[in-house]
Amino acid sequence: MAKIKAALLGYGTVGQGVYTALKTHRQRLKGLLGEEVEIVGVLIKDPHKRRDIDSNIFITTEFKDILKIPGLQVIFEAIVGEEPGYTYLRRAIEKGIQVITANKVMFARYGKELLQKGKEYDVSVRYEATTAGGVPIIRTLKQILQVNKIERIQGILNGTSNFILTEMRNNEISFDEALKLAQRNGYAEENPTSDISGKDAFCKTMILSELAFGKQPIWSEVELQGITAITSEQVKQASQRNLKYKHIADIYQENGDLKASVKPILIEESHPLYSVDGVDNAITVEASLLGRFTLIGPGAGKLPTASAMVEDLADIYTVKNRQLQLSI
Ligand SMILES: NC(=O)C1=CN([C@@H]2O[C@H](COP(=O)(O)OP(=O)(O)OC[C@H]3O[C@@H](n4cnc5c(N)ncnc54)[C@H](OP(=O)(O)O)[C@@H]3O)[C@@H](O)[C@H]2O)C=CC1
Ligand SMILES: N[C@@H](CC=O)C(=O)O
Repeated sequence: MAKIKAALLGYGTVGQGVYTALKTHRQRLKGLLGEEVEIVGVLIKDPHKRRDIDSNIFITTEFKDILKIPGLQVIFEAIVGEEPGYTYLRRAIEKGIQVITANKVMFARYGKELLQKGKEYDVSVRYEATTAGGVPIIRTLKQILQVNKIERIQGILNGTSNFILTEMRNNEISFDEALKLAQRNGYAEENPTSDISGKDAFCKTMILSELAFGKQPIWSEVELQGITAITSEQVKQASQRNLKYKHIADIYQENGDLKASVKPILIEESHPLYSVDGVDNAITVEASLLGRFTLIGPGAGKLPTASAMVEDLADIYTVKNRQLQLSI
């Protein structure tokens, strides 16, 4: 029986999540797609780390060897930073390989180019996992965008920051302790500075902006602040007044210009994001016909992120299968 051959770029929290999800949901995927999905190669950086990967799977530190795998159809990218992720995915698209990425740092900068390249080569480029972990905000916006005009997006887009602020408030632990817990749970980035400085949420904000408004604000003009200046004492005092610190991204149009900020805000109980705690992310969208709605769910972690990537895979192949049936 034919199989969909896939490779993983990266075998950290997310890569392992995709590997696990494809194994545990093998039968469901086979039923849905009519073919089994088989991981045939894994790209990593450190060849000396011990890995729990089936012995028949090809493991390499060389991307060119991944591209040489005969019949490779899909790449799941879960490595870190703008490069080499961008170059790898560009080359994959040029070879006609479908790409699914979780790498928001790379996609905020190069998403537009990759989507364009995907069109040129008739290849799908999917990026649900780049923004808000498992929360299906990208596909939701794509659907709504067909007729509605998006007017504003506000969201909690970093699971690590929300987890830290929640732990500091509910369990009265220190910032550093809460960060360690977030790292242990696989929520934080390899370098957690990008989580707590707001850079991670900034990248996700730019990805949403490109999708919802067709453009990004000038990066240097976005007000950007992380959560590092918030002390335990401030969290405690806010809590006594029934207020909460939340790290919130905001994008909206003003007089034809796109405005955005990514910063901590003190909010009261009536705010739609007040009850979003722990690693959860939430995105409130204001749309011209629909009005306001909010999506909430796990914003980081192994399986929620893998869920987004595997759903992207299912989407690519169910659409392909439908096109095939129509052409017969
Ligand atoms: N963790 C999460 O909850 C989420 C993460 N993401 C994004 O997914 C991506 C992966 O995150 P995560 O799994 O947490 O990160 P990890 O640090 O846990 O894993 C990164 C993996 O990428 C590999 N890697 C890094 N650089 C290279 C390179 N240049 N060449 C080959 N392999 C490389 C590492 O190899 P080695 O094992 O050899 O070190 C490792 O296997 C990131 O872009 C992140 O922003 C998106 C949504 C959620
Ligand atoms: N480090 C990120 C992971 C998901 O994108 C976060 O904490 O939100």
